[in-house]
Amino acid sequence: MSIERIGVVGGGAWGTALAQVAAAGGRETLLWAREPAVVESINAERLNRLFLPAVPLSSAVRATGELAALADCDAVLVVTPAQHMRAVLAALPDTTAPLILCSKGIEEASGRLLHDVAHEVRPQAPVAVLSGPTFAHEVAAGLPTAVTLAVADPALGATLRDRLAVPAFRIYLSDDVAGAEIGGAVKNVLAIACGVVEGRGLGQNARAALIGRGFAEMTRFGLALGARPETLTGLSGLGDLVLTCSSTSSRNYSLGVGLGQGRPAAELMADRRTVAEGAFTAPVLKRLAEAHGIDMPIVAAVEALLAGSASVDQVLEALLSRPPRSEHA
Ligand SMILES: NC(=O)C1=CN([C@@H]2O[C@H](COP(=O)(O)OP(=O)(O)OC[C@H]3O[C@@H](n4cnc5c(N)ncnc54)[C@H](OP(=O)(O)O)[C@@H]3O)[C@@H](O)[C@H]2O)C=CC1
Ligand SMILES: O=C(CO)COP(=O)(O)O
Repeated sequence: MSIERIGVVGGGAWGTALAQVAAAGGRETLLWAREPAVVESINAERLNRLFLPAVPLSSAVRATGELAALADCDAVLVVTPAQHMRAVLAALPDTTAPLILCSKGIEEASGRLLHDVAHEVRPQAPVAVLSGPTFAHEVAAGLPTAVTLAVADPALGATLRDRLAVPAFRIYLSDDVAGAEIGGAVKNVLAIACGVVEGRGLGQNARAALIGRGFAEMTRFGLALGARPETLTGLSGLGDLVLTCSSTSSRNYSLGVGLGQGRPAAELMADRRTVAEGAFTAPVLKRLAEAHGIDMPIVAAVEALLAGSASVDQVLEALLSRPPRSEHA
């Protein structure tokens, strides 16, 4: 299979950074963005002024507002917010090109992982998941980064890796598609919790405790849904959890900082044009955990804060008054 033309669906920070990576690897890269202003600024100024203004883009990245223009692409990176993925996949031109899902979340209405959504909407297309610790602005600037590319067919995985990897963007292959997706979705919710710790001034011990106990929640949930343990301890799980739970470069962590400072979730969400996926993942993750009988108290606390049904002090009190238990139960 020859991959020369790469399509990118989604002109946010991450879609733009990935387009830059694909172009750096010598591929002709066509990026679809919904907003005409994004298309215009990329084509006219080689900048995505709305979502990634600091990084000059390669001349091999072209932008379009027409999804039909992606019909000839040999592979398509799908990078829209999780809740819009179904609609965007349905609107893609008829193609059997592999779809590489790069978004992090769970579809709220159906409770389905994104690769399940993609299989349902585009049954003819092979589906891969790209995930890991990857702040878009660092990737776009060419700083060293490592990711997991999960796909059931190892030959396709190797082809995609060889076409997308550049020395500073290192791709590790896996066939654990669900595992790679679960880590990325769950860590966003946990990053909100860690931001709350920062915003409320609860200290670095508390943040480390949340990362450790949050990882226990991610592991319980992942294993119940068929993820492999080594995926959860890898780049797309623990690796991304550590990154996102320790930096205000994370939108999810920053949202948590605001919540920890006592600002209402609705106000914080209205203030931002960039996506904090954990806010959409938390309610569906809590619902799925309850449906599977999985204990996820930190996820439940984040959901309550976002819904406005509990204050920071109330969720803190609830977490700290849980009965003692074995660390590994
Ligand atoms: N930013 C990062 O560092 C990383 C992000 N991700 C994941 O990538 C995904 C995209 O995030 P990111 O690129 O940061 O997003 P941004 O917050 O930078 O941008 C928002 C994106 O959402 C798109 N959008 C908004 N509404 C719609 C809609 N109705 N239909 C289709 N697209 C819509 C915008 O398109 P338009 O420009 O056309 O308005 C834009 O591409 C998320 O799931 C995120 O978790 C993963 C790894 C790293
Ligand atoms: O997924 C990311 C880093 O891997 C980006 O995190 P945020 O969406 O919280 O900014």
